[in-house]
Amino acid sequence: MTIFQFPQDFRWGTATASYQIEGAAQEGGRGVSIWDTFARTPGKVFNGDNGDVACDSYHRYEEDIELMKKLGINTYRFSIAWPRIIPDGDGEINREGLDFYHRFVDKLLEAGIEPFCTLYHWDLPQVLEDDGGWGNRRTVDAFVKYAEVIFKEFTGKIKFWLTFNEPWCIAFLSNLLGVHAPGNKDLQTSLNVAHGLLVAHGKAVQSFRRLGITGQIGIAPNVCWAEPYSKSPEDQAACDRSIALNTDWFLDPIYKGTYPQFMVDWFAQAGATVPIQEGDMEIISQPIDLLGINYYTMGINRFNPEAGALQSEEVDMGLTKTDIGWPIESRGLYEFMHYLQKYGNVDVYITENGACINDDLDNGKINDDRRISYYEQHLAQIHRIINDGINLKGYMAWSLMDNFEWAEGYRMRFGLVHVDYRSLVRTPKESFYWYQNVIKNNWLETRN
Ligand SMILES: N=NNCCOCCOc1ccc(-c2cn(C[C@@H]3NC[C@@H](O)[C@H]3O)nn2)cc1
Repeated sequence: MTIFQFPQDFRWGTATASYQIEGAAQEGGRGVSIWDTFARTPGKVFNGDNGDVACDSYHRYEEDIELMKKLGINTYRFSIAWPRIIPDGDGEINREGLDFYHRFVDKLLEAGIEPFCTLYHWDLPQVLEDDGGWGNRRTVDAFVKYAEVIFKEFTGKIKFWLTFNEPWCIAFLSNLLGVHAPGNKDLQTSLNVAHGLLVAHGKAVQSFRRLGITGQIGIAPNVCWAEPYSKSPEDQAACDRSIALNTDWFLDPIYKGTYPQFMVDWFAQAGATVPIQEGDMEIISQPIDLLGINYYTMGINRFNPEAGALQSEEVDMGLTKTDIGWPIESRGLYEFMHYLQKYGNVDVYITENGACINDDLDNGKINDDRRISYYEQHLAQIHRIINDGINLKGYMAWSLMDNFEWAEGYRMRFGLVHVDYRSLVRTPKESFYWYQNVIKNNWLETRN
């Protein structure tokens, strides 16, 4: 057994996202998002699940905050649904939507919980997607308008801001692989989307500074750490491409003002280019205050000319996997955090980390021991990272509760709290109580 003591000011939290938990999809003046459309497209989401009800947190947020208080977290990451604020994307502001989030944020603050707000967690107003989505500068301008409304409304209440969640998912999972909304499968479209969201990010940061909003702002890339299957240059290059598309493709423009040239050249071979306009890179590279990092797993990659746009495939090395099929390998987080140091010792929060373990109720309890073991391993790496002097300031478990896991629907469960989707009854799992103890002690005690 080892005791890992965390810094006194370390932030402990959980994370969720609007479309995944709120429900009330046709209430409160909310407009249609691309996920409402995608979920209703046959074959896109397991079992035809959608976010119409989800966890009904739109109506049950006070109950959720009581669970957060019981858990003992001091930070809660959530996202605001753009379609609740400006239902048609860039038209009229919906006061009812703003009032909902004011009630929610006020309750969080009353509970002594710091709101950590994501402006965009994938629920783009459908009207904007119909007009070209992130590849159209109209959407970029609409995002800035939406962000400025939120900044002005919540300045002083919300002090931690993220512009975008997982830009790789927004651009490539959703527009090259077609797995998430809107489901495009086109490399040029995905590069247009990636560039559009980066320009939107930079413009929103400029607005944040110009409006004098108190607090810190950043972005939350998801990590795809990978190691080469062999020492061959081809496997190493395939590995580098995989890592770069999740990280460097977004963080080089933000921190260096340029795209990684080796990747620009790689895509040029496929006839795809980045639609950079005059001034874009200066806008994108506005200084930011923090990074959110979402980590779940890592891969062992090798070159395969048949393996998609990157010609890089993940090899199944027989590791223990979670129930969504992701290998459990916490050392990738340690390796990635050191990789990240090339951008400087920036303030970092782990804004998502968790395990899909589909244990169900057993005599009123959920003995999700595999989830506890996952968290134990990853928190031990977090301690290692902090011990190396890296500015890792906080940790948010994904997720507070089971919720709509995108194309997997409700079958995949990441929550510390079980949700019965018929009754909407919330039941803390054994991992909830384990995490509660870690937070209370501010230390991790490994069990073996
Ligand atoms: N058809 N071709 N398929 C090729 C390969 O696709 C396979 C599917 O790939 C992926 C890759 C990554 C993810 C993913 C999900 N989360 C969890 C969420 N993070 C934000 C929050 O909302 C959580 O719910 N993080 N990453 C899903 C699917």
